[in-house]
Amino acid sequence: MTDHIFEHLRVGFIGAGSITEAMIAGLTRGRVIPSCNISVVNRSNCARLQELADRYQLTRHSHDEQAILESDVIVLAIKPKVASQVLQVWGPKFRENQLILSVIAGVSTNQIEAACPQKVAVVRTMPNTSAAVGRSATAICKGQHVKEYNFATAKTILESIGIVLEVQESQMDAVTGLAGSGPAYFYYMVEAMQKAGVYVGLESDIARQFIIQTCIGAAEMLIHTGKEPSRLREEVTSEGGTTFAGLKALKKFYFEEAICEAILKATERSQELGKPTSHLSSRC
Ligand SMILES: NC(=O)C1=CN([C@@H]2O[C@H](COP(=O)(O)OP(=O)(O)OC[C@H]3O[C@@H](n4cnc5c(N)ncnc54)[C@H](O)[C@@H]3O)[C@@H](O)[C@H]2O)C=CC1
Ligand SMILES: O=C(O)[C@@H]1CCC=N1
Repeated sequence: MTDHIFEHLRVGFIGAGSITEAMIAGLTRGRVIPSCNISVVNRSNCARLQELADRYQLTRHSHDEQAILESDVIVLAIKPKVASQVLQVWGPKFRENQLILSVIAGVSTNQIEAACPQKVAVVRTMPNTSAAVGRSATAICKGQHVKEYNFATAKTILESIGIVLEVQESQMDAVTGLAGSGPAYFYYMVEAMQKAGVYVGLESDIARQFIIQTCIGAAEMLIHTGKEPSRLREEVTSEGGTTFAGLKALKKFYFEEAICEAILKATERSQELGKPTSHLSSRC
């Protein structure tokens, strides 16, 4: 068995939700960080911490604040609405030699730095839940105190759960709307296709298998042929044929506009979440 990429690096997660689990699954599966060097805390749910500890063989004292503070990398994985409150508590305890990796939607590196009296290295990132299977599309950008080696560490950690692209911090909300939320759009599409498959006469599980393989095939075609999606679409579409009829229906129901609006609204919501006043909003 090969060694881990980071045999001694300790990683602490603040927040024990969906994205934390996806990242831990990816990190442990990819043999990046030994399970025994990962710790997690959340607000109050001990059962959830135990569940993660059991599932990923985490042996550090998960409920222990000290385990987080001793970590080399601290991942901020809480909801934007509690970010300022959590940072008020933890920010003063972070040390200059720690790397703070934030996955919080909308919250800027400046906002995080402002809550930390020490000049901590803050890397802001936006992964997605496909991290669990090593397929995240992750954006990354750096705060003002990030040194080259901090950034390299952050990138190596994140590359183990998918691809990593550096963007301007001003583009982070756009990536959040597009790729952070992106898996949900595809799942929604699959849900709709599965219902439609049943409607046209297939068993649900058979429809599901066809849909999943169709998704994988289409993604692989995009990767391996290098062709534009429009060209690949045209290759499926015979004039007057079945695809032509299907696409005509999608156009009639404003498919392109719906997708565009979804990404725009998600991007705007990410921008909103970064504003302190939004945390009073009941929609958070
Ligand atoms: N779920 C996703 O697909 C993605 C989420 N994100 C971001 O990651 C962050 C977390 O999202 P999820 O994991 O989906 O949320 P979640 O709701 O599943 O988990 C949030 C966790 O934070 C914990 N928490 C709340 N207050 C706390 C406190 N005071 N101290 C410690 N822990 C506390 C909760 O107990 C819970 O375990 C959000 O900012 C979100 O924008 C980023 C990329 C993708
Ligand atoms: O829905 C959310 O707010 C988070 C950010 C990206 C994906 N999920």
